[in-house]
Amino acid sequence: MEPDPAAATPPPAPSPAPAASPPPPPQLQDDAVECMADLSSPDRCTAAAGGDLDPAPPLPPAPLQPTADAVECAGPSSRDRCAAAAGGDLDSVPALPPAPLQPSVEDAAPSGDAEQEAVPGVGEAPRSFIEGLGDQGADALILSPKLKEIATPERPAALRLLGEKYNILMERYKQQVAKCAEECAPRYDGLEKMYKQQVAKCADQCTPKYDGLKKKYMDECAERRRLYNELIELRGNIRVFCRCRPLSSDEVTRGCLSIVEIDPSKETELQFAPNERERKSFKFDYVFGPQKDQEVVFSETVPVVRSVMDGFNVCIFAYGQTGAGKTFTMEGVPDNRGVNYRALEELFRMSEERSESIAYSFSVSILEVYNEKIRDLLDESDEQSKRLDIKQSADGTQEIPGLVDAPVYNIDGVWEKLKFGARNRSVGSTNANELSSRSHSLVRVTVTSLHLLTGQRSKSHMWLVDLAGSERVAKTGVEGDRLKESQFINKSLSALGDVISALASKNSHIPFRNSKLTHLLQSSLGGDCKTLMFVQISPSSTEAAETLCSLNFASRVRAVEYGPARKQVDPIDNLKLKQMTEKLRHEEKENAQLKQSLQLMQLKYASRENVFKTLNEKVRDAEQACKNYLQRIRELEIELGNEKKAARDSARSSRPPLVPMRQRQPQGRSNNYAPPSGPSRSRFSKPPTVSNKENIPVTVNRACPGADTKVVGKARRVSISMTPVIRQIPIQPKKRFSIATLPSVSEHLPAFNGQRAASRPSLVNLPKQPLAGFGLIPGTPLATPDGAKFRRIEFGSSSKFTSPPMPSLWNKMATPQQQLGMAPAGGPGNAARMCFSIHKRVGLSPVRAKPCVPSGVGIFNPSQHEKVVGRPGKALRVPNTKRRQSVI
Ligand SMILES: Nc1ncnc2c1ncn2[C@@H]1O[C@H](COP(=O)(O)OP(=O)(O)OP(=O)(O)O)[C@@H](O)[C@H]1O
Repeated sequence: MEPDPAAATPPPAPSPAPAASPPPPPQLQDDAVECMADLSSPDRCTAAAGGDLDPAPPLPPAPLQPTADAVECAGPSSRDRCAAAAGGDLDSVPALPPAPLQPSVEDAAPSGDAEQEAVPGVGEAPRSFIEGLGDQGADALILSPKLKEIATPERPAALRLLGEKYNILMERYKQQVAKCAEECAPRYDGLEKMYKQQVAKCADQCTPKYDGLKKKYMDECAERRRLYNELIELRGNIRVFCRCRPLSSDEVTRGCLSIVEIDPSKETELQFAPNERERKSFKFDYVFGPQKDQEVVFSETVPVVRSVMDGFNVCIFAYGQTGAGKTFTMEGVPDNRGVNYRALEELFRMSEERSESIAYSFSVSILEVYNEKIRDLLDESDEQSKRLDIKQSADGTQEIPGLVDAPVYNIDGVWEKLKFGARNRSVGSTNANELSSRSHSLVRVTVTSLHLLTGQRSKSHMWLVDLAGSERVAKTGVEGDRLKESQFINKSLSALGDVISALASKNSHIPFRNSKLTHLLQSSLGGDCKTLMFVQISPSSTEAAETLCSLNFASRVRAVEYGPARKQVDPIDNLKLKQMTEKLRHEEKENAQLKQSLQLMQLKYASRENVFKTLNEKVRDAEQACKNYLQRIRELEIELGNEKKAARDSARSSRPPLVPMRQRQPQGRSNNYAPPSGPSRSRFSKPPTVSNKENIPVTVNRACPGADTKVVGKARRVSISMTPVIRQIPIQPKKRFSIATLPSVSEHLPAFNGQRAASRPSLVNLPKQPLAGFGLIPGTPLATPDGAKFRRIEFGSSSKFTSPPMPSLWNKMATPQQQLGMAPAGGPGNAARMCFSIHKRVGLSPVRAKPCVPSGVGIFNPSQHEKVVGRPGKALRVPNTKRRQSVI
């Protein structure tokens, strides 16, 4: 390239070579303003003032700046440099290459590397800088419109001049900046300090407020959640979580779009939006978007899992179309385990935590319902054909006799069992899922607990169910065995739907037994359990119809209310409780009966007491009457004695003198004539015996009270002619008396005789009614040990007629008062007197009964006496006719 001569010398005035002459200052000034605008940018100011615009230091007076073009050429932007400078770090401002020595025009002409090297004064730095621009370097240099205006030959000189100017300006600028920094630094430091203080103060004031508000918010959220859970528990709802899996790579390849919208700020809502017209909102207890991992899912599940440790039955099941992620949620993958493993891990953790107060033990069963048959997945024997069936246990839960229930002691043991079960599970490949579950898989964890302080036991189950996916046969393209499996799967899922519908509409009949699956889950769905359902959905637009079906079904499930869950107690405790309840009920019944009989007894007692009172009164009356009666008897005795004496005296005075002995007839010639009357005197003191037939005693009556027993005389030897021996017996003047006729007696015994006593007063005719009612009282003694009183009674009759004394009976038998546990009224002698009065009546009976006794019969034969007179205590009524004979 030819060097431009014009550039070497200052351009002549007419020539349009402004480049040859130094660029006019005003032009430079404009550019400088441009640069100032750059320097006064808010970034710079903010940096300088530490974020506070107000106290930003005033800008230094605008230095002469290089033109924008020049800056452009210079490399690093003014912004960077200014910012660095304003930050006080002047050293970091990239220095422009030192001003090149004014080259000659020839030298300045750029003509390749060789040419550049030939240009003296162009230092290494500018050269390398320009080289650094690469292919753009030349363009960068010519981009500036100002340079374009300068003629090419003059350009190097102009550039040199520009460089010089730039360097001068830069130097000045640096000085200005240094000066500014020097001036502003203390102010800046003060401001910075002030700012920091303000920030600290503000933080001091606001942090506690903020922390308080944050805590309050968190508490509110927790409380809301707790209340909600409580409400759910009270209503007995099945909790429903919705989980949406991400689009699979295959779906992305096929260009499927997501039709599910989940707002991260709304945890319980999702939008089903295949298009704007069909947009529908669904609410669940929690919605997990595709980005939510297994840990987040389990953190929301854990409260339900923990319930099993408190004795509640728990059921967690995953529902959804095939390939929607049910197995992923429940089982997970080895490096990202699902709910099953995490739940058991949590149980062991809690068991460890509570080990001081509660002893837990765990066992696991794994089974599957395949083609409506139950298969034990933990059965290590080859008996896969072993028929398992569901039986209802005594406590109403569903049991599967013969199912392996393997005890587990740690999480590793559980993992082994889960892996073993998963291996045995029936899976197959379909169009929808390469590893599609062809059966419903159920893991049953049995938790048995014993409270070490209270001794309370509980046994609860946790069911973890991974249902087979509902599928459209046509879409999945299955046939043969797969088709059969699909039909069974769909049938059981449809039965599950029926159960949910019946529960939701509170039907009286819930068709649990329509499928093995619903039968197994009866107690989990029927309300005796805390139930959580994961509805798994696919976001793919190609699965829109199935997704909508699943979402509608889950909404129906969420509406089911079946009342709060109950805590489970151990069956043994249950049995004990039942027995105790039964015993209690029985005892209560007995108690009621006893109360009733006690009331009856009390009534009886009260009535008896009344009777007893009345009797006491009667006894008192009778006693009084007896006293009077005895008094009267005594008087009569005296009277009788007197009369007897008088009679004896009179008889003695009227007796004829005895015939001399010789005038008496010899004995052998006795005839029927009676011997002359002699002194009448009883020659026999003893009554003859019955066996002495020839000498039957003629016993005169001793009926009358006070009369002595008299044997008038022994029959003499009778002649063969049986002529009666007529003997004149000196008859005592007839002194028939009867105390009964005494008016005073009848007066004193109104209660005994009543009217009869008045009409026919006689001692013989003693009252027919039981004396003061004693005959009614069982055990009344008939004789009294009170000898004195007893003898006195005998006075009126012969001592031989008295009733045989019964001291033993007397002693043994209690008085009515004693029987009733009461002291006899009127003192202890009262009972004796009462019995005495009875005896008196009975003692008198033989007197009345005497005529009935066949003559010659020993009156004191007790049995005979009893036969004739009756048993002691029974008054014998003597007929009047006989009674008359008794009196001589
Ligand atoms: N949340 C998720 N994140 C990542 N991948 C997932 C998720 N959910 C499911 N998948 C993947 O989707 C595929 C199908 O999942 P999965 O086998 O769990 O479906 P499924 O509902 O059990 O199907 P089926 O009813 O046929 O057994 C799997 O490859 C699984 O890894």
